[in-house]
Amino acid sequence: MAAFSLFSSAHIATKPNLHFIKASTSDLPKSSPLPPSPSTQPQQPPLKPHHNIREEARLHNAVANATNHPRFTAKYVPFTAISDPSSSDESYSLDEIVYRSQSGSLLDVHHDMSALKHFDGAYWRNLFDSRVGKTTWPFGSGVWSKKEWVLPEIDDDDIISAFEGNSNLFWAERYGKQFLGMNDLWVKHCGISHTGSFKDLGMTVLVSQVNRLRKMNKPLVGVGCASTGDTSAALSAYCAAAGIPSIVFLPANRISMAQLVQPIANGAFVLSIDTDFDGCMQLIREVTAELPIYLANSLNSLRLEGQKTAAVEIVQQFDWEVPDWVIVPGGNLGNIYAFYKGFSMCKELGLVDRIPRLVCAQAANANPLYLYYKCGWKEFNPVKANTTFASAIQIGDPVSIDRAVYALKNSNGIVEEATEEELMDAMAQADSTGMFTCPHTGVALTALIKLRKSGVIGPTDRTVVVSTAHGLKFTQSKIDYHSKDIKDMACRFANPPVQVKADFGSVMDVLKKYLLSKAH
Ligand SMILES: Cc1ncc(COP(=O)(O)O)c(C=O)c1O
Ligand SMILES: N[C@@H](CCOP(=O)(O)O)C(=O)O
Repeated sequence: MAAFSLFSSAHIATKPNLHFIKASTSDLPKSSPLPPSPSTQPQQPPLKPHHNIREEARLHNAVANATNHPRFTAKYVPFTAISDPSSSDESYSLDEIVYRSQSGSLLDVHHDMSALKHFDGAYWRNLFDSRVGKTTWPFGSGVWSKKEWVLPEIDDDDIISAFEGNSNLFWAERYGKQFLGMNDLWVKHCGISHTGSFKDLGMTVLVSQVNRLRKMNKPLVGVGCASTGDTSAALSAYCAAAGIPSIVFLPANRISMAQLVQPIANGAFVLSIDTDFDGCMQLIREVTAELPIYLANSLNSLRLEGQKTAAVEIVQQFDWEVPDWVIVPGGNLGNIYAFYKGFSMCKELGLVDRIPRLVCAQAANANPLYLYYKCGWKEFNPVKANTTFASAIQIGDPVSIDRAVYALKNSNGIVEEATEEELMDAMAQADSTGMFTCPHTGVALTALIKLRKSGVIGPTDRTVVVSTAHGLKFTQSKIDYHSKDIKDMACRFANPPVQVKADFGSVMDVLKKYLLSKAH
């Protein structure tokens, strides 16, 4: 990859912040992993001071398994059968290595809902609330705190977690009021995570399952993905934590430098391929069909089980109230379905009484879902994705198109698009109110701006914009914008540094001018 030789110390000045969990006596859990239960709560064994958190989990589980809690299970079913699982007798154990149904459709992880319904909504709300903010293994993770809904049968010992999830949902007070006349606008910052994007949520699940499969002696030498930068970062980090080889296919010169260095630093086998993401995706599918490499893209429905927990977190963070709108940027389109699935499970299991309306936002330069929506879902045509600052969603042939359509149709959803200028302006305006957003969040914000202008989203509607990655991964786009260095773009909100001579008078002159411009 040509860009690699351009590395300088300035490019890699920040240290990765990976806190993979290690045993420590100070980490001893202060709470039980078991919830207050409708059945009699078993006595917990006394804690021994030298246990680490995995050992504690083993002890607690031995007790839990001895009770008559119903057994929660999950299996793969064809995606075409999700509305009515009894319409198909095709299903697969999650311990099988299978990505598609016999007819070639996507798969979905289907949970035994009748077992989960053995408990009411209040039970699940209390259970999930009881696990927030703890170090108890594995429930300190926002994903694994919902383990019964994610991978109920995995042994806690097989889980590879960086205690991902539990990302902050913050009130975008000034941005909402100043730019949108809104008083109830929120940002779910999934980019505040170990590898800087929401992909950690799904990857902890997938890599944990691979860890289990390898312990079962399944023929898996490594795990591979095609990536626009974030999936590869998450895959390589979780595989490195597990000691499993990871292989990543990256479209050459189409991902940011920060994203490129992530799998390199985490020891992945990185292939920089002279094609776009869709080309890499095609190649990884062919390769994983031939070699003992497990496919880690969201075509693999395991990933979505982790990603859906962000939806559960949102209603949990609102004290189990449902927002009116949730806006998600879309590329390969697994995430929009994951959000739908998370909200739907909350409704079906009685935690909430409705689901929000979903908006999927695409870059106009990579907008196959938008075009499909605009023609009334008549005909889907993949597109050749053009270059976009929202490079992680530069995808023209999304693998989860059917999942996305299902999610949008069942949530009275909307699809919007953002031009390059719109997404960069939205990102800059959001940043000017104290955020540091990624361009994909700029795409979602643009959708919000458009829906506010048209009156579809009202001023008091409770709205959540999902910020999918950390802005620090995409600093070059901000540098270009604030340098006004983008062809055919006005960069209206650029804030370039002022060059000034190193003398008191010159500094005073520019400061006075600045202060006058700010005086009311
Ligand atoms: C930062 C970021 N935002 C949004 C997306 C879109 O998610 P999805 O591919 O699940 O639609 C991706 C990846 O595609 C991403 O990396
Ligand atoms: N943005 C993604 C694209 C691949 O999506 P996936 O969810 O199918 O892995 C990336 O970061 O690679």
